[in-house]
Amino acid sequence: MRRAHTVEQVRAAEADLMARLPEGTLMQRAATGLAVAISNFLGSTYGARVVLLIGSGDNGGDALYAGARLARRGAQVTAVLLSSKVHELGLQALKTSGGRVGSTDDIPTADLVVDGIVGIGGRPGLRPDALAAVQLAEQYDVPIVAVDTPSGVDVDTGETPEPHVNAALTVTFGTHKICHFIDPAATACGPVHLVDIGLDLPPAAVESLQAADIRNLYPVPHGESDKYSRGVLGLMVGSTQYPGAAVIAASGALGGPVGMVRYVGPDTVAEAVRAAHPEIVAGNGRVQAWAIGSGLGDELDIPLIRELLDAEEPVVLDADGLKALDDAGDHVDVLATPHAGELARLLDVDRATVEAERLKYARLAAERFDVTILLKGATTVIASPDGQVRVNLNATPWLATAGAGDVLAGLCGSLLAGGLSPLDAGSVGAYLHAAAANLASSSGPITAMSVAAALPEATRYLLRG
Ligand SMILES: NC(=O)C1=CN([C@@H]2O[C@H](COP(=O)(O)OP(=O)(O)OC[C@H]3O[C@@H](n4cnc5c(N)ncnc54)[C@H](O)[C@@H]3O)[C@@H](O)[C@H]2O)[C@@H](O)CC1
Ligand SMILES: Nc1ncnc2c1ncn2[C@@H]1O[C@H](COP(=O)(O)OP(=O)(O)O)[C@@H](O)[C@H]1O
Ligand SMILES: [K+]
Repeated sequence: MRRAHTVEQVRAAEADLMARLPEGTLMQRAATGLAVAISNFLGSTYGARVVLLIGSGDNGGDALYAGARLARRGAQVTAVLLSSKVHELGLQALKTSGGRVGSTDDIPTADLVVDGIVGIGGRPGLRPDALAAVQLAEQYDVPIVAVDTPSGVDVDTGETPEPHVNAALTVTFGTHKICHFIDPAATACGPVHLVDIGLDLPPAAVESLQAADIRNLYPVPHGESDKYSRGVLGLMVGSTQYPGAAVIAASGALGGPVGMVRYVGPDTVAEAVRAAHPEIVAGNGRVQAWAIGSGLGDELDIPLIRELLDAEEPVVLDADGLKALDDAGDHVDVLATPHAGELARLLDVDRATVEAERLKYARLAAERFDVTILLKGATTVIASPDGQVRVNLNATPWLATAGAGDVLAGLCGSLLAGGLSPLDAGSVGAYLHAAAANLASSSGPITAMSVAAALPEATRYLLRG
């Protein structure tokens, strides 16, 4: 599992550890890891032209000490000092190692710029001279490696209200920060490399489950299992207006762990579902969970959906079905799967506002509607009403294709029917949905049906370990 902590949590853990270690040890650990990551990024360090952008704090200190190490390995390292006050010992180390102080004129010909402007002490935005330096690097296509966090982003929320660095790589220390996981800041980080500096940390603010975690959660059948004990999923999706949604959601459900799927809806749609998937039973009956809402269009029976939301069986609520959500009642067994536009409508704000503050609005909706919210997008945020937050980061942009959300709703329903909690069903569903998309795509176009078709293989890969 990858974990992200708040700035306050990181500062407390650092203070604890620093009290037990000789002064400067943590910064040396950070700088060593940073220098190694930069060397790997460069491929060849000897002769490489590296420009360090240095702000007033310890983030600049990390960059200066790492620059000193690179200079000792033959890099031509230049520091651009963006503040009258910089980490003095770090600057001395750089100079002693053969680095020098330069100016932004060095940026256009650099192989790499290191962003040591601000880290966890930074407020959003860049001051004019820092912004000009960053823009120069962008103009000349010089890649930027961010130290700890891309300067200018909001570290604890992942919001980017002001100009910020867009990094080709971020090297962070001790633990991930929230901005590494939550968009739009997560995208500004590029790949994130974590350097262990030995911090002892409390429970995380945000988690990102990895293959081993997903494998442990997946409901695998055993010798005693039968189709009912594996779980039966009821699908109330698709309509005469959108019959395809039912076929696609059914494919997603059958690609999950469920023992049986029942389809409940118009006869003509049921025919289409059974033609595509003869193993599906049409009509009402006992189920362990419901997936409701994808492609219901205008054929939406809100009172019926509310009855199902109030019943005992857990529910995945998607697309048009989300209109049935209200903020009265106990819905802790509900996993709601909006994209940003749908969440915006639920909360009566603009879509752009939700996109800009994804963590805030996912948490707010989970609390207000007492449901687990799975907010779809390039990165997916899953927030439960008790305050837990997970993110899924492994999706490919090729997944932004019509019907992909229907596959996810069916799959998550299947996982709920298999006995997972809404938080786990959302986490496992988002992970496997993205894994299947990666498998189906291998960097080319995909359809929703091809994603669903790749689910069994993605699951096999996962379970084999
Ligand atoms: N605390 C520790 O023990 C460790 C800290 N480390 C590094 O230290 C960093 C934190 O250092 P600091 O607490 O000195 O803080 P920063 O270096 O992140 O920021 C320093 C100062 O920059 C100024 N500032 C804030 N927002 C700004 C903006 N938008 N533009 C320009 N200046 C701005 C503020 O005066 C702030 O105090 C971490 O991100 C990490 O890189 C690492 O060396 C590991 C150990
Ligand atoms: N840029 C992107 N990169 C990766 N995944 C994406 C991106 N945009 C959307 N997705 C994923 O694609 C799916 C789209 O679902 P949704 O918006 O409901 O579409 P539809 O209603 O057409 O099925 C979601 O799982 C979402 O997380
Ligand atoms: K930085």
